[in-house]
Amino acid sequence: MARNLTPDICVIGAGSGGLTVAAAAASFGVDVVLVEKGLMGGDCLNYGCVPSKALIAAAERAHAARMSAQFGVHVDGLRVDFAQVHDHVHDVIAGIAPHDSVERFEGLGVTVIQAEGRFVDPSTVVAGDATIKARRFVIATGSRAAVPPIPGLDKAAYLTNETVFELTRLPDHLIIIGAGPIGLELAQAHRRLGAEVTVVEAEKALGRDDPELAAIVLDRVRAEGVEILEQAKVVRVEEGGAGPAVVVEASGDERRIEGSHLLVATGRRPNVENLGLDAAGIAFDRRGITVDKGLRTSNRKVYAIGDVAGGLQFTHVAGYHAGLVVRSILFRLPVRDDRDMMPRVTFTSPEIGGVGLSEAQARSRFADRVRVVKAAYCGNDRARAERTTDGMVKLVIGPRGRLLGAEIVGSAAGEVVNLLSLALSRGVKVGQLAGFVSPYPTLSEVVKRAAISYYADAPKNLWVRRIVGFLSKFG
Ligand SMILES: Cc1cc2nc3c(=O)[nH]c(=O)nc-3n(C[C@H](O)[C@H](O)[C@H](O)COP(=O)(O)OP(=O)(O)OC[C@H]3O[C@@H](n4cnc5c(N)ncnc54)[C@H](O)[C@@H]3O)c2cc1C
Ligand SMILES: NC(=O)c1ccc[n+]([C@@H]2O[C@H](COP(=O)([O-])OP(=O)(O)OC[C@H]3O[C@@H](n4cnc5c(N)ncnc54)[C@H](O)[C@@H]3O)[C@@H](O)[C@H]2O)c1
Repeated sequence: MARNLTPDICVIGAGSGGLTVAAAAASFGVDVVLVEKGLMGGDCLNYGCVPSKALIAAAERAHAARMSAQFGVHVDGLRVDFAQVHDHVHDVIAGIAPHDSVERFEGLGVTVIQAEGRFVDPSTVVAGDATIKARRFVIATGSRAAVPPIPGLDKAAYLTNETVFELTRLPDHLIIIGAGPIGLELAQAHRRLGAEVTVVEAEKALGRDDPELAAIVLDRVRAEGVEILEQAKVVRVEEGGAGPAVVVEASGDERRIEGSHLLVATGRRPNVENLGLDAAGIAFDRRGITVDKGLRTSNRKVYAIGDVAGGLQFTHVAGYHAGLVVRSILFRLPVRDDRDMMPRVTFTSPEIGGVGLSEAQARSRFADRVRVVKAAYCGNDRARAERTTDGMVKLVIGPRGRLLGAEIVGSAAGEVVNLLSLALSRGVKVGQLAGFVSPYPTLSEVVKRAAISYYADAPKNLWVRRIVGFLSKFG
């Protein structure tokens, strides 16, 4: 039976962003309709963060077992049962799924419609048998794997993030196109679980990260046996003996690589199709829906958040956006999407991440008023005890000692970024990072060590020496 709904808020997409808007608004007693055409939880739960981190966790166990002899602990007869690894990954998803489920959201008072949503005019969305006229709309439709127009790829049986976690047999030889976060996280995980892995990257692997820090990850991943080809063009994809083969051109040479499986990890495309954006007067381009600083689209009734909004593509960004639009819609507060404050982590081993301005960005804004201080993991006692000494933190310090950004690579870098993210968001100065008490021995001490090095020249400073000398006269 056709339904006419008139909620305060209609959210399209029940992924990280949409679910957060719906739950937060419903908790204030606001009437919310949530429209989802696929699985509740979106990419992060079903095809992204959760399965990838669960796979990485399994791979880490295998790696730790192989490396344990250096601690005097011998693990003989290591065996990976990939079908069980698959089950572990899906068990983790299943454990989280109730939190994102239709039942939970209906329990919160949200009307959930399981159908594709589409605008038919600037203030009406149609989804299944429902016609929804809401006071405000939030588009949170996410993104999907971008598949490049490589000759032969359309005829090959390739995997994307939506299908790779379905494998129940370990690939003999996994070829991955693209060495961004998805490509490298999955390359290392599959290698550690026993697959041969080749990554083909058109430009620079981990090209968005600080090159000095990215090199530490790439050296490790290569040392573990992943072949990474950079500045390499995939000319075509063909049938191979046991699966797809890619023909690659690098440094003027052509090479044919035969694999058992092929994974495409060449970036994301925003889900803007079939949404009726033109009918709603909502501007968009190939990067996503055009939004202002307050995440409003060209139709003032409609907001866009998360991956579809054309900016950083992380679950925490979608959640942050959700918080902003809830404040804007419910409390009419002015909000501003501050992209400079967003942390990022890639969960390779070692992990690599950062927050705020990179050294290059800071120098372009503040020229020579920027100082960069570093500390290496090899100077950290905990890293030595754990034998995880590959790593480094870089603090980017601006005028008057203000922290502008930080980059980190190393064991548990993703955890250490929390401290740096809090420091940056609270306007902490380098003196405060040097002065807080950090429990010993922890990896986070590396941040304090870098901050202290900002003052490395203080003991040589003539005035400091004179003051110390003067004070010593008082007994
Ligand atoms: C392999 C992989 C690993 C990742 N790892 C991390 C990580 O470790 N950390 C991190 O922060 N981020 C990670 N990400 C990124 C993260 O998954 C995304 O940034 C996040 O899911 C974006 O949330 P979203 O709400 O914008 O979109 P999504 O979570 O994709 O949700 C969008 C939802 O909208 C639905 N939808 C689309 N169109 C319509 C329509 N017309 N009508 C109704 N419903 C519709 C979709 O079915 C989907 O459920 C990873 C991504 C991938 C692919
Ligand atoms: N840990 C995390 O937070 C995490 C993990 C995975 C993904 N993500 C999110 O998902 C987004 C997408 O990840 P991604 O790795 O797919 O995208 P990406 O855009 O970061 O990297 C894609 C890589 O593929 C390369 N490439 C593009 N076309 C190519 C071609 N034809 N041949 C060879 N190489 C090609 C690009 O040069 C680039 O290096 C990330 O930007 C990130 O926001 C986050």
